[in-house]
Formats: sequence, structure tokens, C-alpha cells
Amino acid sequence: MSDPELRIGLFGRGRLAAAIVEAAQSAGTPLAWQVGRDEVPGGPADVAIDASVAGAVEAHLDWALATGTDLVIGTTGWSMPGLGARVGGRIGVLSASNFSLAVALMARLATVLGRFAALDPARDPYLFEHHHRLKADAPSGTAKTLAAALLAGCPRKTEWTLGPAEPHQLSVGVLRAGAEFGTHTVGLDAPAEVVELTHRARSRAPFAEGALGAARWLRGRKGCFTMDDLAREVLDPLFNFGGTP
Ligand SMILES: NC(=O)C1=CN([C@@H]2O[C@H](COP(=O)(O)OP(=O)(O)OC[C@H]3O[C@@H](n4cnc5c(N)ncnc54)[C@H](O)[C@@H]3O)[C@@H](O)[C@H]2O)C=CC1
Ligand SMILES: O=C(O)C1=N[C@H](C(=O)O)C[C@H](O)C1
Repeated sequence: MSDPELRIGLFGRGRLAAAIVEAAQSAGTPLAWQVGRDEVPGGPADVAIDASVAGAVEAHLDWALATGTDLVIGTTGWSMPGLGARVGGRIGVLSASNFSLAVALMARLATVLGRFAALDPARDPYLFEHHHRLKADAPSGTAKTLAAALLAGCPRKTEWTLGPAEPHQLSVGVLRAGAEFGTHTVGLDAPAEVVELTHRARSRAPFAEGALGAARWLRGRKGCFTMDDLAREVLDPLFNFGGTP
């Protein structure tokens, strides 16, 4: 659904940003402005989307707070302790390592897979991701989100690690090659069987369309949010299997 009244600004001029520009044009709602490194936003916006680099996110948050602009952060590889206190109720901030609704679903299923692994120590969970060779961060932000979701369901696993894992660790595999838009697999290896769930993006369209959807959703909300907050309304009913309330 498009909202011609919503003015969206965009930080970034790279691959994701180009897909967002294209998606906005296709929806008939061109962006209010777009800036890259060392450029200054050329006017007001209701919501800005950050699709830049990890090192620029804090400055973009400062700008959003100073101008009272809501901010959707799609950039990965950054961390900001105290983000919630800093934002308070001043603006809305939605951080998403992945704007695809299907990945929000996968995060929930990763927790269920973790719970299933927790029932039997012979069920060994793992995570794997593949991205294009130019991606700056590893593991991907999505892999970290999925790892956290899986760990939340499996108490004997307390952290993730790249490559070989101790018994308390979740092994995460990373591949950087070619032009892959983003593939993530959560899996479980048991003595007699294997379970795998894979999300594979066929283009950057799901990220771009999800970013615009996140901007629309965030408008008028104050505080810090994630894709799970946005997805709740759609996903919660899918996890209702009947029975007593
Ligand atoms: N949340 C999601 O669904 C997705 C997130 N991403 C993330 O988005 C980020 C960007 O990815 P790509 O577009 O592939 O990278 P890219 O390298 O193609 O683009 C990065 C852009 O940021 C610009 N930039 C650098 N400093 C800046 C500054 N201070 N202000 C504004 N722009 C600045 C660069 O000039 C470049 O245009 C990455 O962190 C990536 O992981 C990518 C795809 C989907
Ligand atoms: O850099 C990318 O391309 C992507 N980055 C995001 C991530 O780090 O998870 C999302 C998607 O996988 C594509």
C-alpha cells in the first residue's frame, strides 16, 4: 500500500538504496531525498531509511533525533549500547537486519527449532549464510538475528561462533562468493535425520519493499522497534493451533 503523503528520505547510494529507489518509483511514491557519503539531506522527511554503512549509523541517528525524524535502520554490522535510552520517546526507530517478512517468520521458526534441539542433546543445531562477495560484514545481520532466535529456544547453547563450536556454542558458517542476494539456512543435525529451513532472496526487492513498508509502519510510533514488532499482527495468528486459551 502506498502513501503519497509520507515523505521518505534515504541515506545511502549503494545496492540496497538503489533497490529502494526503484521500489518507491514503482509504487508511485518517489523519495523526498537521497544522500550518500558527505551529502546533507536536502529537505524534511517524515521517515528516513538508513541503507548505508555501519560507521555512519550513529551520525544518522543523531541527525534523526535533532530533526525529529523517524528512522528505519536497515544497515547491519553496527551496535549501539543504550540505544533505547537515547531514543526514549522522542522519535520512532525501527532496526531490521532483514526487511523480509518471510525472514521474520523464519526467526520465529528458528526458536521452535532451537526448542526441538533442546529436547535431545544429539540434535545439533547450526546456521549457514551465503552472500555476494562485496558484502562488508560477516556473519550477516540476519544470521545474528536468526542465531539469537535459535539460542533463545535452546538453553544449552549460550553463544554462536564462526566455524568449529564447543558444546555450548552454535556453529555459524559464512560464505562470500558471487552475486548471491542473501541465503540463510537454520538446521539441525541428528544421528538419523536432518532438518533444514532456508530463505533465499531472488533479488533485493523483498528488502526494498520491506524497507518502505517499515517506514509506513513506523510513522507516528515512538520508541525502538524491530521487524518482529511490525510482523506480530501477521505472524501471531499463524502460531495459534487451537486448544485452550
Ligand atoms: N535490512 C535489510 O533487509 C538489508 C540490509 N542490508 C544492509 O544495508 C547496508 C548497505 O548494503 P549495500 O547497499 O549492499 O552496500 P553498498 O556498499 O552497496 O552501499 C553502501 C552505501 O553507503 C554509502 N555511504 C557511506 N557512508 C555514508 C554516509 N555517511 N551517509 C550516507 N551514505 C553513506 C556509500 O556511499 C554507499 O553508497 C549493509 O549494511 C547491508 O548489510 C542490505 C540488504 C538488505
Ligand atoms: O548485505 C546484504 O546484501 C544483505 N544484508 C543483510 C544482512 O546482513 O543480513 C540482509 C540480506 O541478507 C542482504
